[in-house]
Order: sequence, then C-alpha cells, then structure tokens
Amino acid sequence: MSDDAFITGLPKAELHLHIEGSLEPEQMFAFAQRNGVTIPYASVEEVRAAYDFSNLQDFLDIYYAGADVLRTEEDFRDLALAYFDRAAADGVVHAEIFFDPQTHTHRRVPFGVVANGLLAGMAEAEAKHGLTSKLILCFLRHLDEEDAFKTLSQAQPWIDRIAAVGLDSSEVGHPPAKFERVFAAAAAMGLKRVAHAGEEGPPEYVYEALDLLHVDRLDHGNRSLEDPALVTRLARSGMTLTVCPLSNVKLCNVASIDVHPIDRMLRLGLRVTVNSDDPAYFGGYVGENYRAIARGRALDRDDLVTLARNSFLGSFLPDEAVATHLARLDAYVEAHA
Ligand SMILES: Nc1ncnc2[nH]cnc12
Ligand SMILES: [Zn+2]
Repeated sequence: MSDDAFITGLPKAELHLHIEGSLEPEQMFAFAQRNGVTIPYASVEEVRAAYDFSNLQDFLDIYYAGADVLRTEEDFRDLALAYFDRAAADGVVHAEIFFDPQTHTHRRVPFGVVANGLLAGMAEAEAKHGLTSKLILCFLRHLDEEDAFKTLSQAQPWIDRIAAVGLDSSEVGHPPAKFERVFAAAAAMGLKRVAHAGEEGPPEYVYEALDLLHVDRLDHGNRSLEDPALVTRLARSGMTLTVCPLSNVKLCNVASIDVHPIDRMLRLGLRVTVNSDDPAYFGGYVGENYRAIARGRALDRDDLVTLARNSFLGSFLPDEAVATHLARLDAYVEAHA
C-alpha cells in the first residue's frame, strides 16, 4: 500500500477547522447566485488567484469578505455537509469545527441561522458517514470583550450543543488576556476552552492562553518553540497542539513545507496533531496536510500513526469513545503493517 493510501485510510480526527474557511470558490459563486449577492470576482479562477497571502491579516480580509455569501440556514448546512463529505473521504471519523458567529451576526444573520444550519449538517454527516462532530464557538479577538459577552449570551439557547469556546482572528495586538473574563464565564457554563496562540503572536500569548484562559487545547502554538521552558511545560502537561502545516506555509509563518517544524515538535514530546485550518484557502484538506508533511519532513508511518493517535487523545470525546477510536486505529495499523 502506498503512503498516500495509508494516510487516507488512517482513522483520524480533525481538531482545527474553521467551517467558514471550507467555503470553496465554486460554492461561493453558487451561494452568491442563490442569495442575490454580488461578489468582486468574475470567475472561480480569479478567486483562487486572489488567495496569495503575505500574513494572517491578508488572509482574514479575504476570508471575512467571502463569508458574506452565507445568508441562510441552508447555506450553513450545505457548507458543513460539503466539508464533512471531504473530511470523510480523507479518513476523518470525528471533527471539532470552529465557527465565527460574530462574522455573521454583524451582517444581521442571526446566531440561530448559523447554529441551526451547522447542526443540521452535522446530523446529516453522522447519518451519512458515521462521522461525529462537535461545535466550537470562536470569539473574534479583534473585537472587544463586550461583543464576546454578547455573543456568549446569544449562544445560550444552543449552549448544550456547543462543546467549547475558542479565540481566533488577528492575533498580534489582541492577547488572550483581553478575553480572560469571558473565558471564565464560558468555563462556568461547563464549556471547554481553546485558543489560537503562537501562530503569529509571541510565546507570552501562549503563557496567557494557559494561565489566564485555562485552555484545554492550544491552536497552532508554533512560536512556543522559541521558549524551551514553555516547550517543557507543554510536553509535560500533555497539552494538545493543533498544528496546521499548509496554513503555516500559505500565511508565510513557515518558509516552506520542507522546513516545517512538525517533526521537531514530535521529537520534543509535544502532543501535536495535523489539521487543515481553512482548507479552501490554503490548498488542502487534512489528508493533503498529512501527505505534505510526510513528504516534506520524511515522516515515517509510526509518526503518522502518532499524529492520528494524538488527534483522538486531544479531542473532547468521552474516554470510552476515545478508547474505541484508538482500538480501531490499532486494528488499521495491524492490518497494514
Ligand atoms: N489561521 C487562523 N488564525 C486566526 N484566525 C483565523 N480565522 C480563520 N483562520 C484563522
Ligand atoms: Zn485557525
């Protein structure tokens, strides 16, 4: 069996996926047409050509503009289902997906339209593929604390169907400390916590995510490597890092996939996972991310299995479900050794 086929068949979870970042250009045109929205592109090729970013902000400007075509429950349901179809084809059996409610509520799309649409897509994916999923509500860190609190209160009717809160958008200048109180409120409601930290921001932001937001998982975390004491702390505590290799290259945080630090992170004992972040914008879904690092960093099958194992260990699934997934992973490895 080829390495590519081994990777595709490897049962895995995806833990870092922005559902709005799975909006493919073809879908952007289809949603624009059915909703009567004008978009500033003449063709799918023109959209793809615009996906040339120098940093995170470059990308975010285009990503938020793209999300404007999402208007109805059906759009969010279709968006989610299209992602789950692709994820299932890549061997994903469980996904914990981010959504950015403020991107939509600020355009007068109600929270419930977004949540109900995504939940409908999630239910359909489970029926169609047996793929389970959880929702993570992300606060946009370039907005203020008050807006985050307002979003958390809008989420109340759906709170039992939301697994965690997260923190995303423009990192530098918007440290985790800004959201300490809203994360404490979310924790008091029984929600798990994750945050993007150390994608472009310094190691201090990772410390704040740990010490002030009390995160259960760290999104990206790459710049932790600049601080050996932080690496030791992350490794010893078994903190899961959701690393996104193609995203790191596309946003110029890593010069090329051939110098991506994923293997260094593994050797340092970090519990790293591989994820796609915004696959429609960054050139590949989760399988493509595994294949890129396997080739670019010469990862062997044991490394790939460790990454898949970490994805279940780092998930918010109950222990019994994690054990079931790990047993299936072991069976797969046994059958393809
Ligand atoms: N990679 C990323 N970093 C921060 N915010 C995001 N929103 C969507 N993708 C993101
Ligand atoms: Zn992200």
